[in-house]
Amino acid sequence: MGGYVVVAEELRKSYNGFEAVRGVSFRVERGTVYGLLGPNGAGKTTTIGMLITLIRPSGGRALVAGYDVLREPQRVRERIGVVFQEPTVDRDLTAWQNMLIHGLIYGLPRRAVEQRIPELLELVGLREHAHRPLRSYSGGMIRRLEIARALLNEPEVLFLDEPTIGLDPQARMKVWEVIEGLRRRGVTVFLTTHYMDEAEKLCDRIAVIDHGRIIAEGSPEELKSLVGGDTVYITLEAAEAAEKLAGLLREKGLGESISVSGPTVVLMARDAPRLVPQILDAARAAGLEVLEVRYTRPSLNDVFVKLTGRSLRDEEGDWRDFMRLHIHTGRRLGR
Ligand SMILES: Nc1ncnc2c1ncn2[C@@H]1O[C@H](COP(=O)(O)OP(=O)(O)OP(=O)(O)O)[C@@H](O)[C@H]1O
Repeated sequence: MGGYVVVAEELRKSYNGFEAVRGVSFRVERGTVYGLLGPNGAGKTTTIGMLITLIRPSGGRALVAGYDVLREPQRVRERIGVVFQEPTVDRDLTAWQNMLIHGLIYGLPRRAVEQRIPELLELVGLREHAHRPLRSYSGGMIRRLEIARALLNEPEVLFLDEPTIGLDPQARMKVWEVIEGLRRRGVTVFLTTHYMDEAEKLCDRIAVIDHGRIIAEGSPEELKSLVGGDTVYITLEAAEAAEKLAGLLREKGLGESISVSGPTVVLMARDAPRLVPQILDAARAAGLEVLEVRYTRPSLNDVFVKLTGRSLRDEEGDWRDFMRLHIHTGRRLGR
């Protein structure tokens, strides 16, 4: 399987006739961060559940760390780390104790676990809180502890199901920093998310999933180029100069849908960073002074809208996350 740590081929899952996952295929290269991006209910948790051997696929196959999830689940489990959506820590114990117990349950030698704990807590920025009971931890600290804990067995791939769900913006950023640190160290990460900014910031490649199907796959840049490109705004001294530049660009075939709005030329570009210098050269050669150049790149939400006609941003979903998380963890609302 070469450099691929996860290979899914036509994976399927039906729950009593309802097809939650309808034949998804993807490959995750070693040392990369791979994201499954989609709205609530798209089938992300079910897909990750099949990869980590907790959900039995109804069809297709998956290899994780070189082992078939159906035929050799134990070997898969030994080679992966997992962080679930809902915390699975013991809040009466300290971070250190939670790590130690997890390592021992995993069958790792006590000495090796004790050696690794400080380094892993350092990695997630919790070393100085090692001996505090988790009761005093924030949600973000617990999530980071769970990431450290999932790394104890030096997994070939770390699975994170919605790693920042329910966290406040600052706590999310800290989790992002941890994931970026893992990527720099060459740890392979597979994550699910319904946050576009998260997928865009963290992932080398993204599979966009909707209604149990992958509707697009690629690097964030490749996905955004599906939308048709960037919008470039070039502002000159006056409308007359803008008209002149627009004519010139049309002649030279630089950009598409070229129009003029006051002193500004507006055009579409497949790849603005490459086109802009050519536009500036053309303007300079014609003796036109450019005062300002701006461009906007499409977002992953634009990609989702283009592919499905719906927006990925859905406030109701966020409210549902909040409710679900608090109900699951037994925490009181408002805390
Ligand atoms: N055990 C189950 N029995 C029946 N239906 C299920 C079960 N688990 C999930 N589903 C349904 O399968 C679909 C996909 O669920 P899944 O949890 O995989 O989605 P998701 O993309 O992870 O969304 P979320 O982040 O909200 O969990 C949903 O429609 C869900 O209601």
